[in-house]
Amino acid sequence: MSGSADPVSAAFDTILVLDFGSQYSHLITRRLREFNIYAEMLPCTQKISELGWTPKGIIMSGGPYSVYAEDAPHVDHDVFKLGVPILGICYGMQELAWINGKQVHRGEKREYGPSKLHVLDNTNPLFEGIDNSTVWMSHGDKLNGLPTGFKVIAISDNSPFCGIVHESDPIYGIQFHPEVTHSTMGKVLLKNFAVNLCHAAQNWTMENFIEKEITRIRELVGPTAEVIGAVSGGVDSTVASKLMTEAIGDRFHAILVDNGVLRLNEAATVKKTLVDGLGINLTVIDASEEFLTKLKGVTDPEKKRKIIGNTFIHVFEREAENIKPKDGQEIQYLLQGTLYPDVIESISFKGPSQTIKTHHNVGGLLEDMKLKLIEPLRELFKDEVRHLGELLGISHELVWRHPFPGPGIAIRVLGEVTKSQVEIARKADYIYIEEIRKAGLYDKISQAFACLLPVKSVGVMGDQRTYEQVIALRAIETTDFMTADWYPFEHSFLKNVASRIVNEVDGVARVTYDITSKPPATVEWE
Ligand SMILES: Nc1ncnc2c1ncn2[C@@H]1O[C@H](COP(=O)(O)OP(=O)(O)OP(=O)(O)O)[C@@H](O)[C@H]1O
Ligand SMILES: O=c1[nH]c(=O)c2[nH+]cn([C@@H]3O[C@H](COP(=O)(O)O)[C@@H](O)[C@H]3O)c2[nH]1
Ligand SMILES: NC(=O)CC[C@H](N)C(=O)O
Ligand SMILES: [Mg+2]
Repeated sequence: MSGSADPVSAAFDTILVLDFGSQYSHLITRRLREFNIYAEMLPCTQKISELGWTPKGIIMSGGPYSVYAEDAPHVDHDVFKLGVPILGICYGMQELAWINGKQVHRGEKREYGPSKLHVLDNTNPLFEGIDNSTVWMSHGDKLNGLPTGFKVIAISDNSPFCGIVHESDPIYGIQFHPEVTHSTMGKVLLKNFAVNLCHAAQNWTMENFIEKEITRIRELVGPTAEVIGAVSGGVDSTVASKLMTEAIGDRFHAILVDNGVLRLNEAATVKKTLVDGLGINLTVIDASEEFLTKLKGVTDPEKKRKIIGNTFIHVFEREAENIKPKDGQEIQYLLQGTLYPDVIESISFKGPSQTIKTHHNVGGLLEDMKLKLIEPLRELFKDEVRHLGELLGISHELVWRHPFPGPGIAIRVLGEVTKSQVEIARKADYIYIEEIRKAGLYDKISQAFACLLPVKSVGVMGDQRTYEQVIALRAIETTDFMTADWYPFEHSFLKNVASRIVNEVDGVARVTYDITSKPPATVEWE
């Protein structure tokens, strides 16, 4: 939870998206925010009486279930008591039909793909400016009659009930998916719903968010309490720290743990940027020996991740005890850079997805430390965090930095992690990224890094036989890191990087380029 002061949904007009498990549900939220309308997603099972705030309107998403199936999810009927406009999309519309007469059945054929929308009532504010546009369908069930109290306002070649509205209440249903880009005017429809029908204010901007969030943090923390946070120098923790610093100054204590597997010069560079550049009260803890000692002899990737995660918690807790707040009290709050996609993953009606690898985070600290959490970025998508960072005066370079995993180079040195192995991987990575920047490609690539493989290969340098290790280069393009494709570098670029690495990094005899997509591979090698 982000604390007891007013949540964002109470401070901004909010459209509530109820998720019935569609793979597109979060896109509804995204699209509305692009129009500066704040939207938040909750599972379809959300009890309205437990909401704690009143939405300006409700959108019920699509979903993989059939409303008539025994185990199908259903909405809390209190949504109809709120008196706010409701829009059902695909499953959401079928749910409206099910509640109002149960006229939903399996269609003869599935309808998947583009269709042409024909609006019957052009005066209806939902369809302002979108008649005859292409809409995207994805359903197997259909309405076999009008729900009680509803009328048809739009049709498509295949759907006689493509759009419906209640005779007297602002309750709408559409069979197509306005949230996907294939529905060419879909964004406009969502905006029409939120603005024309719900009268939601279009004031969701990062400028407004900063102001409201700083006020919220100050109220939550009060005039004297102090806050700590683990900061990596990555985008999320830096933006969150800057926001905390704006709100409470030096009562916020940032801790960067040098775990011995950071990138070349990283601890020093981050310190300079955060302390000198951004005025953040940051302490760097050099725990590299402790981490490397614990990693000795360990080759299993999951064991490495667990050791690093646990050691991290240990070091962080120890340091937290060393901080003595000025008011003589204990530290009361812990800052975390949690983003909205993490929240969506955990609240999604389908539940969290299967663990492929244990991603390191500091969530494990909570119970032991009895600290309360502050998560100022909890409602934001990554691009919103980047925009926020720029408004807070964080440099373009830092804001657009490629993500770097918590276990760092330890999962990029395959096999045992030793100081000398980390050194080789570090130098190769540095050269690779330097060349990417020189070629003007850094912002075009989502993430790039070098891995050191635990195999030796024969080479010849200066007429001498060499027998040294292999570096694998990885560069990917992705929007969400869930799926990714490898970046198609020019041959001359790869040739130059390979030549520099073999010439400049002792211990490397060969360089390869990873041309595997995700899936079946993952981004990191371990
Ligand atoms: N070396 C470190 N020292 C202190 N905290 C760390 C360190 N590495 C990771 N963390 C903590 O773990 C969190 C999760 O890391 P994650 O990589 O997801 O986010 P980030 O580093 O802030 O941003 P980005 O996704 O851009 O790398 C960080 O926000 C930070 O709180
Ligand atoms: O903070 C992090 N802690 C981790 O333990 C971790 N493991 C992978 N990653 C990053 O997540 C994205 C997807 O990576 P994978 O395809 O390898 O799972 C990529 O961006 C990876 O760099 C991590 N980030
Ligand atoms: N995309 C959807 O919401 C599909 C709804 C329902 N499962 C159907 O097949 O019709
Ligand atoms: Mg990071």
